[in-house]
Amino acid sequence: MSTQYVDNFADDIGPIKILHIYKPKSQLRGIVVVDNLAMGPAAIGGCRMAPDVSTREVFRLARAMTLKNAVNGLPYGGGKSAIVGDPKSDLKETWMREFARAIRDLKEYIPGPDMGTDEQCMAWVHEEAGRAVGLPYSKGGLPLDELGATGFGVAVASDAASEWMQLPLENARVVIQGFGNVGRAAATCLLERGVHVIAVNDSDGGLHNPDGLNIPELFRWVQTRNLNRATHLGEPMERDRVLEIESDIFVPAARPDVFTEANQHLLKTRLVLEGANIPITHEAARVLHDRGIMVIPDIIANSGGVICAAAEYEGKTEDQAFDAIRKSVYRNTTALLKRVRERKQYPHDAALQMAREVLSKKMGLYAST
Ligand SMILES: NC(=O)c1ccc[n+]([C@@H]2O[C@H](COP(=O)([O-])OP(=O)(O)OC[C@H]3O[C@@H](n4cnc5c(N)ncnc54)[C@H](O)[C@@H]3O)[C@@H](O)[C@H]2O)c1
Repeated sequence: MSTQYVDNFADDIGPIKILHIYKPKSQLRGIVVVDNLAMGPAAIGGCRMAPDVSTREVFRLARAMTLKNAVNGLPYGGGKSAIVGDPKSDLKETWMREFARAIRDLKEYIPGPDMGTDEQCMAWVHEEAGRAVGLPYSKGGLPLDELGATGFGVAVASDAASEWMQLPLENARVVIQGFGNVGRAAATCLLERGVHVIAVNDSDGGLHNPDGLNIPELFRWVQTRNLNRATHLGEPMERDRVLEIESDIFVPAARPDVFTEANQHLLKTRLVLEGANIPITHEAARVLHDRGIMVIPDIIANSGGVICAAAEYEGKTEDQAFDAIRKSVYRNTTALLKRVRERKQYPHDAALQMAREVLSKKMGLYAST
């Protein structure tokens, strides 16, 4: 019997389980990776819906969850899942429900929302599988996307980084890739700190206004219309041109591997807050650091979502969840920046080491980078 997939990824952390699901009638294709369960008996991680998602991507995202849960001291392992399909498909509910039924007995994995899925999707999953986080209020949940938990955490990371780097947030120019749950909430929370969000994009195109976009108005606009048709708010542009606009803070809040070694030279900013998971390859992040760009890695900057999900699972209140996000993201961002400065480490190496120190103790291994 071949263990090809596990062998492709196996190391001293995981993954401990990879599941592929296929339903011929609806053409559901699902992937679940449970990476590591040292922190707790079940893994919390989002369920992504995207047409091009791969097992490798899900494994990398599951690993990010292992490290994120560890660095935040959450008593949950790391896992992730995906449904291969267009989130705008009419089959979305069918796929979510079938996927949920297929993982009903995989009790060591607790799904949450991710790119292409939302609170409604989690309500369907909960009805079928009996568990999910990021549920709507009506199901007794703390709807982490509606509450903007991840974007809130991204802004908290900016507070810590701004103090450490002496980068004032007042009037700082911010560019955001992705205007979904994370991008919108990050924009809203950063606006409260006095920044100008000068450019955003989504999968269809981008919008630029050097004086700052009217984000609440843009938010209303995208409820019914395309972002880059809002010509009264800014100048429309090709989607990826947004990545080249000079800024003080860049927030990737969409896809993996947006910047690699091949295109990192396009990024002209001072601070990157990784709202998305794995948006910059480690190699590219090192080059960016050498170019003087500080990157706050995903496992620290975007942990607001999973901290909120964990709080929901434990029956805590919204205030308790946001208090936990504020404390954890601020503490970790500051600790990371201290390591980067004092130990001359690259930020991703420092974040990995911080997570591994926690994980290694739980696994009975020695910490290593
Ligand atoms: N939702 C959370 O709480 C949470 C928590 C941690 C990390 N994340 C990560 O943040 C990222 C975004 O998640 P989300 O929940 O906001 O998803 P979402 O589906 O709500 O929004 C994604 C946004 O990205 C846009 N997009 C897709 N492809 C794009 C491209 N090539 N260029 C520009 N924009 C593109 C979409 O149009 C949409 O606006 C993902 O990497 C996800 O894993 C999400």
